[in-house]
Amino acid sequence: MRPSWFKTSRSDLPMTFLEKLTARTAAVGNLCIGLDPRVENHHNRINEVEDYLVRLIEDTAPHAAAFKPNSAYFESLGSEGFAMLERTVARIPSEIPIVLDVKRSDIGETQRRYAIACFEHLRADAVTLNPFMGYDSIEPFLDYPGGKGLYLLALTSNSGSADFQRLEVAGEPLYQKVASFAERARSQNRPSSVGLVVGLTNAGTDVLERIPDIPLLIPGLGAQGGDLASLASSNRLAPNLINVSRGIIYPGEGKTPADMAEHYRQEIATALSKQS
Ligand SMILES: O=C(O)c1cc(=O)[nH]c(=O)n1[C@@H]1O[C@H](COP(=O)(O)O)[C@@H](O)[C@H]1O
Repeated sequence: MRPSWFKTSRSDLPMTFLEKLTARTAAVGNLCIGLDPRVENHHNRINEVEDYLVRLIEDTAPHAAAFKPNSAYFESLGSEGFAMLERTVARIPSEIPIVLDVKRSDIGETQRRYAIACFEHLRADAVTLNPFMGYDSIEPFLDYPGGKGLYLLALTSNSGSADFQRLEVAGEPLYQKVASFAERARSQNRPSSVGLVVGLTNAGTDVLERIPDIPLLIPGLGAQGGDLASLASSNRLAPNLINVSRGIIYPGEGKTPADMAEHYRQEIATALSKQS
């Protein structure tokens, strides 16, 4: 029997995000490769950035459960950067889900436009959203046809996550209220599936045990110093993604992105195999 987070879809329809992700994590593990190119590392030349990304996608794809381009690194380059993002996502093999990191938030009417940008122009299978404006603000993404994935910021990896996200609100931490959005959407059988962003730097047992079995996007491994041991103590059934950006795309001396992707993929597999 399919687990409860798994959306059913008709066999004549293309795969939903969760179906794609489930197939991919079963095949290669749980590593998400973040595409956050720094133009200054490429002689400030956009064409060099693009060539680098195309090669990187080819070389690291065998290790990638998903790719996560962060739009800031493309948008900051202006219209050429946006065009490069469109071309870059088109190079990602269709069996590997694209998680577009845009952290959008706005009134519903405006979010409908953001959703079109993400899902039509940028071919995203899933996006990151900021839930601060409430449930109605995520509804245009929830109702987008095609079985998309939405990752809501719940407990982020930065130190400022304590400012709001851990505050007790009506008897529970605010991040748990975000988790309740995921459960609400599931119970309403909305077209999109909802997951949560939980930074690895914050992913202790105390947190994971409070969050029901919802797919997680977990950034913070590598440059931010998150510790995979924190995942070992909880047994999670949903397909989780653990993201590494800088640690793979800009590896240290003598290493290639493919070496680092293989390294992190193994490290994640070892850590997850210790889950209780
Ligand atoms: O939503 C995210 O992906 C995200 C959430 C969060 O809490 N922390 C976080 O670092 N991220 C993103 O994950 C990536 C982390 O990059 P590295 O620190 O280079 O691995 C960046 O694209 C961040 O914007």
